[in-house]
Amino acid sequence: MIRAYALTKRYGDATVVQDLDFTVRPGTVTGLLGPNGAGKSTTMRMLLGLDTPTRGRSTIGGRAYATHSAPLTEVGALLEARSIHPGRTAFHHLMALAHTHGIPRSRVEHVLGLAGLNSVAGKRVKGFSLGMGQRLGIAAALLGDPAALILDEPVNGLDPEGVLWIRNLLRSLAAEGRTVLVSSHLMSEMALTADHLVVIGRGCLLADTTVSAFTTAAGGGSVTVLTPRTTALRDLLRGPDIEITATPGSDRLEVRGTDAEHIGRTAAAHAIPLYELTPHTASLEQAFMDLTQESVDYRINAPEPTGAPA
Ligand SMILES: Nc1ncnc2c1ncn2[C@@H]1O[C@H](COP(=O)(O)OP(=O)(O)OP(=O)(O)O)[C@@H](O)[C@H]1O
Repeated sequence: MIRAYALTKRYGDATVVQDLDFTVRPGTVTGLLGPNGAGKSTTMRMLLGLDTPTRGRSTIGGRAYATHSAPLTEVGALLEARSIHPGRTAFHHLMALAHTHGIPRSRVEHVLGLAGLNSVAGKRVKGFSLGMGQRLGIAAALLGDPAALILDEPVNGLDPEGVLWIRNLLRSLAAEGRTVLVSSHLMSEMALTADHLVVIGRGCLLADTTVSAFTTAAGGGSVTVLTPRTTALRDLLRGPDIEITATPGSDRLEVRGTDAEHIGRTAAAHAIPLYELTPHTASLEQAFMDLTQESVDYRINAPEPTGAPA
């Protein structure tokens, strides 16, 4: 279990992580999701004792990271900025790490296999592609057979096969009962990998929810209805959670809070003709963008139309 209690980080006047409270449970993949600059890496660095929180605290397995005597066996980490000796081979890099914790050579060989690096184990790391470097970082994270994993943007640089590999790996690690926290700025990827989501924007907690609850909420789009009897249908559909917008002078209704099936059945039961019944579901990516819109640090602005005043 990983827990954050009012975790806060300030750099000068800027608060980059603010009062984050969340729990990452064993047996699940939890996605730490947010746009670029939201504070995901800073949060992970604080969980791993690499940045000192300005306020608040965090625990892994019930204790602060710094108090673990053999951290590699408690928590495996993959951070964005890695320092790997470029002249070392993948095998020697992992062996050097293994020596610090008394981990046997057989485990090094095992994680090289898990990461799909057997054929390049003897190659110097400086010749590695970004994707191979990511795989090596993941092999290092798994080296101590840890109960918890913290991975910062692990799919960065991976090809489609690599993305699928990491997705299956994370799910199988969680199925073994491990605690898995993985960051991403891609909602679509997290929707396929994670069970639970902790969404942050500008360092603040925006959502702490299951992926299925997020998906259901995202699916709560509107339904367009065209009928010559708008008033009658509107009266029949009226309800406490139902919002209906009519366009004056037209046959169009926009209905929120119920689905097309209910609208169609209600209309049929009262012999109300429908010309159109179109559900609009928000995509997960759109729901994520809507949630984080206010908190995007680096927005790409559309170019000014030509002739606009300077
Ligand atoms: N050492 C530092 N000094 C000052 N500001 C920092 C430092 N580290 C991070 N920041 C700022 O903190 C904010 C959060 O950065 P962080 O890297 O945690 O975000 P992120 O969500 O991981 O972003 P990305 O998806 O781009 O990796 C950013 O505005 C960043 O510029």
